Amino acid sequence: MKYGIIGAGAMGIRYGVMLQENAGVTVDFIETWEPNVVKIREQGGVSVARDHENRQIIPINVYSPEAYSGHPDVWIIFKKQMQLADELERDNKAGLFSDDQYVFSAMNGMGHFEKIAQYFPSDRIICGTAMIATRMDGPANVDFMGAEGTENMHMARYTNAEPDATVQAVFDDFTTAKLGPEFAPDWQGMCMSKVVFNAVTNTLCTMFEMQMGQFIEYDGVRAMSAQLFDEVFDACERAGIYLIETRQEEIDSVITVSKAYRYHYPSMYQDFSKGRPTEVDYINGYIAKLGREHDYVCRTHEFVVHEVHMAEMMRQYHQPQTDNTTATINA
Ligand SMILES: NC(=O)C1=CN([C@@H]2O[C@H](COP(=O)(O)OP(=O)(O)OC[C@H]3O[C@@H](n4cnc5c(N)ncnc54)[C@H](OP(=O)(O)O)[C@@H]3O)[C@@H](O)[C@H]2O)C=CC1
Ligand SMILES: CC(C)(CO)C(=O)C(=O)O
Repeated sequence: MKYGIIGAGAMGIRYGVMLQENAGVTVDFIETWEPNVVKIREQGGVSVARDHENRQIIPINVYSPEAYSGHPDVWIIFKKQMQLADELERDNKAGLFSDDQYVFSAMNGMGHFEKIAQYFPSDRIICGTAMIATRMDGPANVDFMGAEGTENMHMARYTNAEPDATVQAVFDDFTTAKLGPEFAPDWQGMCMSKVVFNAVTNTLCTMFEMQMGQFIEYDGVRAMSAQLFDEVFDACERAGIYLIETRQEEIDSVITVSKAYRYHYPSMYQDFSKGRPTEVDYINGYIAKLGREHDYVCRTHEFVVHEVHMAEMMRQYHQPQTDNTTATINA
């Protein structure tokens, strides 16, 4: 199988490099972030470390949408939610998509599969979630968080049908690539199980500018997580969505995953710290909307969305730190 990765950011590189290096399959990358493409060409590939160690350059093939003439069997999409609509439109205009191709994505949040379904038939869409942490510290510079073998991800078809031959082949390639795939029976329950996790870790770590290991040092983490999870489970029950994990399993996973990825700044913080918009509207914002649509107000999630947007707004008043004192604030 041949793969085309759309978005050579943290997770695009993670999937592409592990497929290329561990499964030995052909991988091409489509990237629109110019400094990233320039750096990949300049240094002869992407610079990859694991938990800050063994940094090395891995050669990869990277193209702009308009320069690409290949034909992968499967597209893998890893953009941020707010970039996706424009990216798909541009790729489609460049003639990248055709009816025989499958598409996989394990982006965080909700709303992306509806957008992808505008370009691909439903039975060729593979939904995914990835409990896999990757930092992008600069153009063409990534750090795979967690020891080798801790990678875990889920996949389900957008139709919830059993895997066909291609879906099974993708699963097999992901297994050989050491991405740790498991099948789930229902894509919505699978995705919401990840959305609730991100609605706790990504949002709280972002507002308090913490790594996941620092987050779980706080005694109140279980209580805060339980409050946020309870609202989601109650809203999902009213919406007829059944998560693949229980409330207790979700709380426990906040601790175990944060321990495994202790140096990780969740992807939301990576955007926040670079002055880019965050995905909060597609994570806690999606939960809040789901609750409203089913006569159940998720009060804490409604509040948390405002808090993250307020923190985003405040970035304009904060100067980057230049010495050991706290950040200065504009008058
Ligand atoms: N990182 C992680 O550990 C995980 C992330 N995810 C999810 O996967 C999806 C993709 O996330 P991730 O791979 O982290 O995304 P990245 O932000 O690393 O990369 C996505 C795209 O953002 C652009 N970009 C990245 N950094 C910059 C920058 N500094 N300046 C300008 N543009 C930049 C590039 O596209 P462009 O040129 O079009 O802007 C790039 O292709 C998201 O939905 C995320 O929530 C899921 C699990 C874990
Ligand atoms: C790695 C993980 C699970 C951390 O919350 C993630 O999804 C992210 O960083 O966005």
